Amino acid sequence: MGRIIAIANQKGGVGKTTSSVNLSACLAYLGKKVLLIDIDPQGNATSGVGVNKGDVDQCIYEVLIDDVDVKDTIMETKVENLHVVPATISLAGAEIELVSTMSREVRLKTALQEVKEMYDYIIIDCPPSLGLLTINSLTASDAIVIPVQCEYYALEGLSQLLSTVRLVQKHLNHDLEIDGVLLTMLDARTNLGLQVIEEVKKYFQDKVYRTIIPRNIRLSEAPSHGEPIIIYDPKSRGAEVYLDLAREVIRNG
Ligand SMILES: Nc1ncnc2c1ncn2[C@@H]1O[C@H](COP(=O)(O)OP(=O)(O)OP(=O)(O)O)[C@@H](O)[C@H]1O
Ligand SMILES: [Mg+2]
Repeated sequence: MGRIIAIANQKGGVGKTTSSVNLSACLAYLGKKVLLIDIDPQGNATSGVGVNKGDVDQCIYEVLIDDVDVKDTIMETKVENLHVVPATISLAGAEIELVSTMSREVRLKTALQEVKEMYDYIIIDCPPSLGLLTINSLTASDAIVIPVQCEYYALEGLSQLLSTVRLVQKHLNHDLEIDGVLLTMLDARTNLGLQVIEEVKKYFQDKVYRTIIPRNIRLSEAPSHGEPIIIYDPKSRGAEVYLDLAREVIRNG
């Protein structure tokens, strides 16, 4: 049975997509069968694994709104063992259209029942909001990974995210666990980054991944080539740390 993991934080630019793409690719590199689901209208995870949005016929929008079978939207990527359900800008309308839809919070969960057996991991790249797309993702997931940028204001908004997680656990998905907080974009030369690590560890304790993602220029270059880091520059520090994270995620179950 595949483990479904949502990568979520309503704060923008904290490393959700970078982590979704590279964790997925590294899990696949380690021999796991992985499905990456892009549920952000920006479609950055889609292009990040080399899918040209112009080639997308049906995306996650049709799955959520038109009841299209998710199997009919799955595309191959440059990485062996890694498939993607893409997102295009059409998804921007879904947040509003879902409001008046029957079972609006459980549409993704229902859709994924069909493919859960086919993969070891299903990773969902969430948009920077706590709207129905993120609620659908949390409702469908076994676990949430929360990327937190090692910067000032890092913890801002986390209490709102955690209360959303608690509401989903109470009303929609009793099984949802916080798998971990992932510290991202650390600049180890600054005291600030180290202070944020301390603070996050004090608050989340053993829920913080041991792997900390440093700032790495190769990680920021890779998306413009449509390649996960493990293909773009497998010897880079970025590739090393996301492989470490993938191993940690596998160990966590
Ligand atoms: N470890 C890193 N080192 C250097 N650059 C990074 C790193 N992680 C992410 N970035 C860059 O930071 C920017 C934001 O990252 P990313 O797109 O992953 O965040 P996000 O949380 O998905 O953003 P959004 O909320 O808009 O979806 C991107 O330009 C990305 O390339
Ligand atoms: Mg993103």
